Amino acid sequence: MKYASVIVDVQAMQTDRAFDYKVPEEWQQLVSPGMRVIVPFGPRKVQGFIVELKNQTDYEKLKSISDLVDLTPCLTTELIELGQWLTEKTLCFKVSAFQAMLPAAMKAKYEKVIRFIGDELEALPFTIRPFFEGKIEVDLKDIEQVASFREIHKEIECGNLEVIYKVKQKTNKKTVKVIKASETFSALSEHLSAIPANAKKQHDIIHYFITNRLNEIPLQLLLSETKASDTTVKALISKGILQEENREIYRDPYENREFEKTNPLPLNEEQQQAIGPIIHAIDKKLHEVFLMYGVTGSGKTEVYLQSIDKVLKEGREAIVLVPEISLTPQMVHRFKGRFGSKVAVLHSGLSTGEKYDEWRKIQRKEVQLVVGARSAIFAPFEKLGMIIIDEEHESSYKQEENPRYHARDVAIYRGKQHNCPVVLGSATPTLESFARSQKGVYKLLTLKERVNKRNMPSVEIVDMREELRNGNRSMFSASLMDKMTDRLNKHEQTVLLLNKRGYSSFVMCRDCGYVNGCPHCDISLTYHLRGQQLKCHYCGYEEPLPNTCPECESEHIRYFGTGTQKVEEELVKILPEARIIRMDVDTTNRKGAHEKLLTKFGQKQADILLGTQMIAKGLDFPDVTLVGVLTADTMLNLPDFRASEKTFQLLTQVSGRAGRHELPGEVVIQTYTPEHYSIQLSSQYDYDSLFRHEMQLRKTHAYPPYYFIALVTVSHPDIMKVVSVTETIVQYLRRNVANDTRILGPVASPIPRIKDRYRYQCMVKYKRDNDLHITLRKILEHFQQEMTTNQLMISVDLNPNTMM
Ligand SMILES: Nc1ncnc2c1ncn2[C@@H]1O[C@H](COP(=O)(O)OP(=O)(O)OP(=O)(O)O)[C@@H](O)[C@H]1O
Ligand SMILES: [Zn+2]
Ligand SMILES: [Zn+2]
Repeated sequence: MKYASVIVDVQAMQTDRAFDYKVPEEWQQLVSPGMRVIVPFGPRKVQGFIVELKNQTDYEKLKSISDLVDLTPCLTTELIELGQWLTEKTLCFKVSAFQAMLPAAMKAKYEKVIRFIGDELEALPFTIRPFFEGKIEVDLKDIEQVASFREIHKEIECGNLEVIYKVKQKTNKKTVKVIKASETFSALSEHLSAIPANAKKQHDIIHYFITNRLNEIPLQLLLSETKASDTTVKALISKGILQEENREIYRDPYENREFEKTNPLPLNEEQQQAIGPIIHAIDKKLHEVFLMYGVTGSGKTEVYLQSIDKVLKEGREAIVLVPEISLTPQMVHRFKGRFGSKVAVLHSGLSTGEKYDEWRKIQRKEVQLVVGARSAIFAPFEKLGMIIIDEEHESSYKQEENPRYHARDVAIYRGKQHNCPVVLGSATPTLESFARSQKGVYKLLTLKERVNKRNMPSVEIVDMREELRNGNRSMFSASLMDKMTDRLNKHEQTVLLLNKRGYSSFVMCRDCGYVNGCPHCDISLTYHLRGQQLKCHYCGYEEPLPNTCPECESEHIRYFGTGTQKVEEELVKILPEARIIRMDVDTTNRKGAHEKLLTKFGQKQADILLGTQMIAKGLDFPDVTLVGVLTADTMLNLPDFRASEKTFQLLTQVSGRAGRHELPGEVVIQTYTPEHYSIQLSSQYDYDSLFRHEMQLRKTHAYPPYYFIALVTVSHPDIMKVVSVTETIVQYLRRNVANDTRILGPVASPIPRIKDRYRYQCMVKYKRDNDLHITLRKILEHFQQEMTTNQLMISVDLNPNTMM
């Protein structure tokens, strides 16, 4: 293995390929694909990933690798291949694909530390051993002075040492002090006689070690068990009888948390029908994609749990993806409760260090199951037995920056590699997935009824225009008011959803109609009650709320739109006795706040849970019997061909929070467009009709799932430049795509300017176009120069989630 092919960390078209380097003699036995290295690149040194080792190269005069970053590979061979695939599918740079698979801590600045994890210090070679006397961690730099890489590597291979990345920044490793006996128990007994009789506590401690056959014990525990003091222990350490060590412990975000052990529930008829084919696929090691279409509260999670159990018993591993906002403590409990310490949890609520620790548990195969948000799909398991994507319709499974991948596609790719089933679960599947199940590409598993045949809550649609005509100017309809009051009296709970997506709270002058817009983006500023600020959500620009209209100096400047704070204020006025919990970005931005609020609600310390989208999913509280949706239609006005589908999904999901246990539930949906089919059909839980109706529209307008879409967005500070580049792209596309591929545009983007950059776009709709990826790549290559030097930005999103 004389040469290594390396993907370097330089994000540019010209460098988006492997470069060959010589592997210095002393490292030839150490290197393997998936390790990161430092290599000379032009005048600089850069980091890179080894993707291949080989004995021959086509190049002469190669430079050598200058340093090894990893001593164990951070990417498996499967993940290296996955990276190549991602590059093709999303048109990203290879190095971005690899980086997306690693926890943030490994991208940050870190120091390498070597830790002793073996049993006997004597097992270490004499060059290395002295470093670890009285210490368990040593800077790699120090050891490197005396020991060769090969020596260190050998110890890593046989499990005596390991490499740890210590992130510089605040994330230091957490340690505890442990006390170890330096000698055998018989030697300890001999010491006893040598210790003066009046040093009673010293005797007690040694006895404690001998009678409990202890090798080591955390200091705090030893002190509390023997009622001895710190100084007594120190005395024994100074005599060499005991030793003290700092031992790293994982920063376990769920430590000190009791997870009540749960046992599998006997499955009902429908659940048994659903789990059968999944178990079959696990048994037979078949790659199949299942769409588990089960109404809210139908017990999908129990089916996941029992399938996972099967996988783990076979000695294989599983990944469960859950949308970020429904990765609630409740959800985590359900997995930890069933599988305990076999579970790693990955989500954005964890610190960089915590995420890294969880990832390491996966890498070292200390866990067999990961429950996490989107990027957990890259968990470096090597014996995958199943992948589950819960709430598969959630748009957060698509990453909105490079690489613009969809976790569902990655899951299916990995499922194929590992010959294992992929289960997509939802009460409101995406049209794409449901259409695939109709064609037999995915196997459909259906759970039509709630567990124990509980009824779906009844839904009332309230026309808010009618309310206004009847003189009700409040944001609550008469019916919702009545029902909330009724729940208060009965000590039952209410969930209120304020649908914020597509809705902004802006400030407008009533006299001249002036709306405060962002000076850098073509979008109105959003009003923030706290601090009386106007803010731009795209670039962060802020200004104080004006007292008079900047245009006509009128004082009739008013705030429009409804924020959660405003709703809360009004609730306090009309239902003064109600205890309210508000959940939105403002009340949940502190770590753990989300969980605290939900726990409080779960313990019935509040009557009403008021919140944005984040309360729509995954919650399972027995006393919630009323769900109110304040404004159902805000999303319908977005320039998004999925608007109706998304509205249906949201309404169905939030309705599903009511009446999940003994008490029956009710839902009130307030809207200005009561006749809209997605609102009507969601009130009847009629997914099948929505599917038919929406498919017809998609067919007529040539949208997914009938057509694939690619969106090309061009931006630049000069509008003429933007228009001409987009025009060139459109021309080029028209000449090079398949006959039935349609090109729309150029047009200005729905938000025509962000951060002082003008934005134009064109949309490609295609059925089958084998060369389209190549064509798009050529376009990017053509403009590469200008993108590096002339502020031009071109982004290509294959299968975009939003059209903005
Ligand atoms: N076989 C069963 N017997 C008794 N109770 C069950 C059974 N299966 C599930 N449950 C219980 O029914 C409730 C609803 O189940 P679960 O949360 O799994 O549904 P779900 O389909 O995942 O719901 P959602 O999509 O709304 O999140 C839970 O409290 C769960 O413990
Ligand atoms: Zn004005
Ligand atoms: Zn702005």
